[in-house]
Amino acid sequence: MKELQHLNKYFFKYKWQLIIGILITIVSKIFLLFTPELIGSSIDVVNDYIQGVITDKAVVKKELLINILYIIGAALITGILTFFMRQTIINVSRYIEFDLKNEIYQHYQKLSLKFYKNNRTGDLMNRISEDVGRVRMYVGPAIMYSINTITLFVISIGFMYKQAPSLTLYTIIPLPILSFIIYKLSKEIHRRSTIVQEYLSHLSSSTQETFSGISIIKAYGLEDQTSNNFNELSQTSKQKQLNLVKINAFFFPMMILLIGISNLIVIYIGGLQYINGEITLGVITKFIIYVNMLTWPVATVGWVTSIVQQAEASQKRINEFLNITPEIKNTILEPSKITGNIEFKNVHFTYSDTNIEALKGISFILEQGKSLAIIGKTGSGKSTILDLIGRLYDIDSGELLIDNTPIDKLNLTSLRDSIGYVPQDAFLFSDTINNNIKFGKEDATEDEVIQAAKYAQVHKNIMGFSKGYNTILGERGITLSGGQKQRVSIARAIIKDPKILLLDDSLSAVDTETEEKILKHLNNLAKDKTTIIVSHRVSSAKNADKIIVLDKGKIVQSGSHESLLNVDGFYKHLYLKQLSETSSTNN
Ligand SMILES: Nc1ncnc2c1ncn2[C@@H]1O[C@H](COP(=O)(O)OP(=O)(O)OP(=O)(O)O)[C@@H](O)[C@H]1O
Repeated sequence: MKELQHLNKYFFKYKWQLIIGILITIVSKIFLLFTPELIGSSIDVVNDYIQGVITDKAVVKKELLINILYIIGAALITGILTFFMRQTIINVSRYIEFDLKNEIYQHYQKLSLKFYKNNRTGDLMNRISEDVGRVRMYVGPAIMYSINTITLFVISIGFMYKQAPSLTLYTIIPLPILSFIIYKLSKEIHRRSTIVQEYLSHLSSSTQETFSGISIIKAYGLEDQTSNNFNELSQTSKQKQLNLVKINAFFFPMMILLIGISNLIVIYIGGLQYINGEITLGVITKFIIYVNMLTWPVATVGWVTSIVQQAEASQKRINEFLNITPEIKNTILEPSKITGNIEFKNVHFTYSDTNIEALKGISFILEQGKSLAIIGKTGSGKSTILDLIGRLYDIDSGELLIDNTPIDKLNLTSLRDSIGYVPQDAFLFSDTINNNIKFGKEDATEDEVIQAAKYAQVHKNIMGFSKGYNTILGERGITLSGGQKQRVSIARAIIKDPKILLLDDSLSAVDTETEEKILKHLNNLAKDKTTIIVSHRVSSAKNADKIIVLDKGKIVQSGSHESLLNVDGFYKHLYLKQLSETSSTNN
């Protein structure tokens, strides 16, 4: 139960609804127990008339009528109270489920990229949906049924014991056995259903992967192989499902068997006691109703135990993630004003999961409003520099200063608000183009969206779609070309009007002519912005105020386009190579 203590704060938050729910449950069970008493006394009245103890038929009729009215009244009140019992306790379980999901979601958002690299998306989804669902069963049904059982058990055993002590003891003998068997069955059901869940989750993540990569599968003609894999996995999954169904099938027969045994005991022992004149016929009737009434609550003891165990295991998995402290912490609460001076002083950075030292002593100064181009071979550390500026990772050593302040001494939200970042793989949401651009500035007007799209040279393409800016992208909509995606992504960054603009190889999929136009607009727009352009192309870099060339995490060249062309090095070779490629394509 240690893990489930995490939920105590929520129980406290909803204490009043819970207390009212518990009281309603107790009262509703008291009313429920009127019925066997009234039926028992009705039988006794009829028996007394048969035995000649009562001679007036009218008295019997009146007694029966009153009892029937009471039974109807008690049933109505029980029904109404049961409704309110569910409306309070089950509602609280839904509120807590909602709060817990939000807590996990908020926490996920604070966690670093490393966390997302180390954990599969399917696992994150499972913990926020399946596991929270199991925890809810503890918060709602488990608590409700426990109160139900305790109240019913205490009151009815009290009633029964008062009327026939020895018969009560005989009658309840099978109940703990029933409870124990149900517990064992529930545990086994849980074990098997966990296996089934694992297979289902395998099946869905592998299917999702297959369909996400369907173009590769088709291109390599791997359809048969993937269907075989799917078939194998779903066969095993089916077998596990059948195992679960088998054990489930034991549940009700087991209950019926044990209720039957209790009923037989009541009839046999009760019958003997009746013959001996120890009890009345009405008592036997009441006992049979009590036994049937108690069976389900007693069975739920086993069921609830297993639910609590499952909830404990699920909450443990949830706590594992909730206890991870975000690596990137925002220690400065008041907003920071950011103008955009960037300085790297001998910065070193190693990715802890791969141990790759991506940056080895990087130093440069980029004044506010200036532009920097970073050129270098693949894997040389270009994107890492941008990630460090956005504080997606913290540096290992050296200093990273923004406006002469160490980056971790700035308010994280202010920092990220002041950055417009266009990633290498432009990611667009399954939403309209308009909303995808507005993602950079939620309250942007239609004109601002169009202007940003014009600057990013994508307006004409968008107007070519029949629904224009309302065209839906992604799975439900159209797929944009690589270059179009990059340009929508650039428009998203432009609309934000950031102090710092980071473009990570974001023009790689557009032709050089469009690239030229975009860069011209960016140049005009970026007058007061600090801009960093990462690129493999000299054409993207040549107009920058400063260019640095990276190789294996180190700056190997730096200067302006002209100065770098005067030196025999990577930049000049790349320039000449790309120049000859352009002239050969033009010829
Ligand atoms: N998230 C990550 N976790 C672990 N290692 C990483 C991660 N991202 C990059 N690396 C490694 O760090 C090194 C630098 O990568 P980086 O992405 O900065 O290079 P790049 O110059 O931007 O490459 P490209 O031009 O191919 O985008 C590479 O060796 C890469 O494998």
